[in-house]
Amino acid sequence: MIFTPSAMMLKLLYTRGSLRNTPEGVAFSIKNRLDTVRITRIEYVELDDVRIGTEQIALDLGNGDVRPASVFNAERAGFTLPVGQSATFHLAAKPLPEGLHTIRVRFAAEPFGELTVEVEDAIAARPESRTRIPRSETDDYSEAAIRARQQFAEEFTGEQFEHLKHYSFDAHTLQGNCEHFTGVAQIPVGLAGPLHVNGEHAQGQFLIPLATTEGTLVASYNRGIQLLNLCGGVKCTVIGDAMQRAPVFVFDDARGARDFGRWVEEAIDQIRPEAESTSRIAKLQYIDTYLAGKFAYLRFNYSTGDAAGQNMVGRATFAACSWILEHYPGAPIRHFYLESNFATDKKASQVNVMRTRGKRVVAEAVIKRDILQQRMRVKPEQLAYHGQVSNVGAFLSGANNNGAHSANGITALFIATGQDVANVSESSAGVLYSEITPEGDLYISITIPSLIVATHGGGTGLATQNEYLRLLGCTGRGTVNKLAEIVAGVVLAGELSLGAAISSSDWVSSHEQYGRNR
Ligand SMILES: CC(C)(COP(=O)([O-])OP(=O)([O-])OC[C@H]1O[C@@H](n2cnc3c(N)ncnc32)[C@H](O)[C@@H]1OP(=O)([O-])[O-])[C@@H](O)C(=O)NCCC(=O)NCCSC(=O)C[C@@](C)(O)CC(=O)[O-]
Ligand SMILES: NC(=O)C1=CN([C@@H]2O[C@H](COP(=O)(O)OP(=O)(O)OC[C@H]3O[C@@H](n4cnc5c(N)ncnc54)[C@H](OP(=O)(O)O)[C@@H]3O)[C@@H](O)[C@H]2O)C=CC1
Repeated sequence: MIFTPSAMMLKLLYTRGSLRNTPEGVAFSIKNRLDTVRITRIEYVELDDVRIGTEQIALDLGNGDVRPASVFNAERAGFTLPVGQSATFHLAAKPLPEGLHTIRVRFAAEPFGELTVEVEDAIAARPESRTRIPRSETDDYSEAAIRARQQFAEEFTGEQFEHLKHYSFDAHTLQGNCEHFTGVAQIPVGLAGPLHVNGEHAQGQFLIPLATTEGTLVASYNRGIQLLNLCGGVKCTVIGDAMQRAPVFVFDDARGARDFGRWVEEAIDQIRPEAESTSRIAKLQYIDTYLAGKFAYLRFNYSTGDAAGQNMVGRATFAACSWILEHYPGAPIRHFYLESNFATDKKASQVNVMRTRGKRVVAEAVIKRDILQQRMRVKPEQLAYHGQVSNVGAFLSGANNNGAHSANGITALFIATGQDVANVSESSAGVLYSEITPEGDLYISITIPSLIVATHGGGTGLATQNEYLRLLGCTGRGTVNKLAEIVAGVVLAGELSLGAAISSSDWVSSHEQYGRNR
């Protein structure tokens, strides 16, 4: 199924600030910011309601491919404009005076049919020459482009750089991951484990790669892992899975927003195929509606296969909203934004904790009394009591986690395995619980309600990152829940180790031994 971009969305094609006078007339640029299209015909351009015919229009598609629109139409061959590619319209027209102008472009595109882009842009005095990082239009990942940026950085700062230039992979593999690539930051990786995981997806022993510069961290996780192993391993379970994008629709009043929310609920079976038409993998599960004032916030929830899914759900929700904007029969929609800060991506939030974002995963273990005392120098009662006192601290401080440091293990694993590290913001939320069993042992669990992990897409295919995923046995289809379970197990190991160090008062001394660079 194909979505038709609304007039509001078509404006995104126009490159603001691109309107300019040229020696031959007037020029402006478009850039495909929507979806790959095939442009089959240019009908006309209007500048301030003055129509410019196809014989006065030339299209510059880059790389010296310039075609008069009349020839282009006669050839009927069309051209494909992939996402991210620009085209410049050159018009044989009188130069425009400084100030605001209206531009209307009418063209035909497959698979949409006839479309009109209507925008306003200004002819402005050209900005002064400015410092510009070198960029190659033809191949920005070539050796020459990278060297030019390294040299630029050295000249700009007056410093010489040695290590950031050394890497072992083809820089072209970074396309889709990093613009203006200039070099690498080498993060040391320490191994912990092997961790014994009793998951539904991860079963057996796993070596844990921890990318960190915090001394003591690997030692601490390693210690916690040994403790878990001595007690039979860690039981891990994925109990929820959803990735969100949360658009907002603005109405004239609260009733408009309320009625829209009801309509969305009824129209879900029509909205779903629109969203899912954009991906082989993304599946729209449900839409939550939250109302406030004249605003209707929709929280679209998807399953996204082995990918974290932020790009997938953005694209899918964009298509769904495009359909909604065209088909909603009720009160006029005054504004629409694809994201309303309700997703909530890369931010700690209560809605993530309550409604799940990414994977909701639990790690549990029963730690034997004598093993805890021998290995960690604390009794179960001491750890459980310390947990209660910490709960009050977490409550008072408003933290998103009543445990000690799940962000440490999560960040170190994220860096090693190519996850988007900014997602530690929501992935760091945690609910730690412990109790003494009738046998006098310690039952302990951690729930991570918004763990954003992937084994496909994002940075997971990059050279070292993919090797660390292979170390964990987490490459290939259907491996993302396995990774989620391993991460949860590692987090629980860290809670036990640091919790014990704080309870037994050897936390500071351990950092003095392992973690200082005075
Ligand atoms: C992608 C652009 C910049 C295109 O922007 P554009 O205006 O379509 O592109 P342009 O070709 O006209 O270039 C404009 C300028 O962009 C820069 N630029 C352009 N291309 C390059 C490049 N290859 N390498 C380096 N710089 C580049 C460069 O400064 C350039 O100026 P110039 O130097 O040419 O005079 C724009 O569309 C954009 O900024 N989009 C927003 C993307 C973004 O911020 N994503 C953040 C990730 S989303 C997220 O993580 C969190 C979120 C959103 O989920 C949180 C939430 O839920 O709220
Ligand atoms: N756009 C945004 O707002 C944000 C983007 N990000 C970035 O988004 C990236 C993550 O986006 P994400 O959508 O996960 O990844 P990608 O954008 O890398 O897309 C992954 C694609 O891989 C394809 N695919 C093939 N096999 C599988 C499989 N087994 N499971 C899942 N997908 C598969 C799917 O294609 P198809 O859909 O065509 O079937 C899917 O869309 C990260 O790099 C992150 O930094 C982060 C935050 C916000």
